[in-house]
Amino acid sequence: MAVSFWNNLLQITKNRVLQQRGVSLYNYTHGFEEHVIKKKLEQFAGGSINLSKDGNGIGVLTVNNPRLMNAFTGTMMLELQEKVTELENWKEGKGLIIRGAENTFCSGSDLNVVKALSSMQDGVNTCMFIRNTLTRLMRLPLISVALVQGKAVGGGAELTTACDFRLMTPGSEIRFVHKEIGLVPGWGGATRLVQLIGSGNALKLLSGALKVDPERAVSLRLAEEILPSSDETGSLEEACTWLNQYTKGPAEVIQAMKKVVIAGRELHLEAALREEKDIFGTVWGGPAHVQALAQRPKHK
Ligand SMILES: CCCC(=O)SCCNC(=O)CCNC(=O)[C@H](O)C(C)(C)COP(=O)(O)OP(=O)(O)OC[C@H]1O[C@@H](n2cnc3c(N)ncnc32)[C@H](O)[C@@H]1OP(=O)(O)O
Repeated sequence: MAVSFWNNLLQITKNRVLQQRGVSLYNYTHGFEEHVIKKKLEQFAGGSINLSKDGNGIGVLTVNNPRLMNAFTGTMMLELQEKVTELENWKEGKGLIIRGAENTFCSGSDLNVVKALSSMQDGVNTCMFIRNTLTRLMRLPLISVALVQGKAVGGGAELTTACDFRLMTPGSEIRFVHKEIGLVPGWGGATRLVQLIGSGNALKLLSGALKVDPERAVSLRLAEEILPSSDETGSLEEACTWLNQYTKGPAEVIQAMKKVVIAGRELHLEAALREEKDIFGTVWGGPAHVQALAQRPKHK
């Protein structure tokens, strides 16, 4: 009895560590055959996910389908997975801003895709696919910010919660509209929302399908700040400036910092402490550490 308890605990911890290292949350043992749902998603084309990376290690990921308020078509869901893989391998990366094209964030799934994939199996598999991708996005070793301009609705609201921080422009809103269409969040957004603002507040936002304006988002600690600008260029510049406060320094140190925070957030204490030790070992004696020691820094 006791042995099987410890074996189970060990297995759970191992699974968590594997998940944290980029292995998918779902696989065929959960009835999830990724290639099958990918083939179906390929049939719903339109829009794109664009990624630009600057020389300072900041990436900007743009959800681009303005005709449908940046709703995700099937091919956009596939492209998001590709971009997340690219970001996982970006050695120089430090920060990421996610935004929508033409000054509005994202209206979730393209409702045409939702209708076409209406069987329970297809609906659940699509959600597993995008939830895997958003879990990997959340675990990127980059400090991520959702720049919420205009509307973040349904899956778009869920996408904001996969980032470390949310910055909102004046007049923008986050709204989990799922109840209005007879659903609950399926992209992992409910789980992340509970972690962000607590179960009581999450239940109110979800069951009331409430519009969350920037002031309310800040008071709920769902958003960090309300940016001064509501125009596309100004707000992007302001989001970059905000992010730059946290991304100064070498990429390997920023990435390690994000990794220790992910471990603290996701693992049980013992496993998190072990993970922190391993990550510490990757920066101890590294170039940034050696150089800093040589300069005998004082932190006044
Ligand atoms: C598990 C989660 C899965 C999901 O995400 S389910 C999808 C949840 N999202 C929705 O239900 C959003 C539905 N759309 C809306 O409520 C409104 O369009 C929205 C986003 C508040 C914007 O309102 P407005 O600013 O007044 O703009 P609008 O309604 O005139 O929209 C412009 C055109 O975009 C279209 N659109 C917006 N969101 C869409 C979507 N998700 N799928 C498909 N088409 C969508 C909208 O129908 C309209 O097109 P059209 O001009 O009528 O041809």
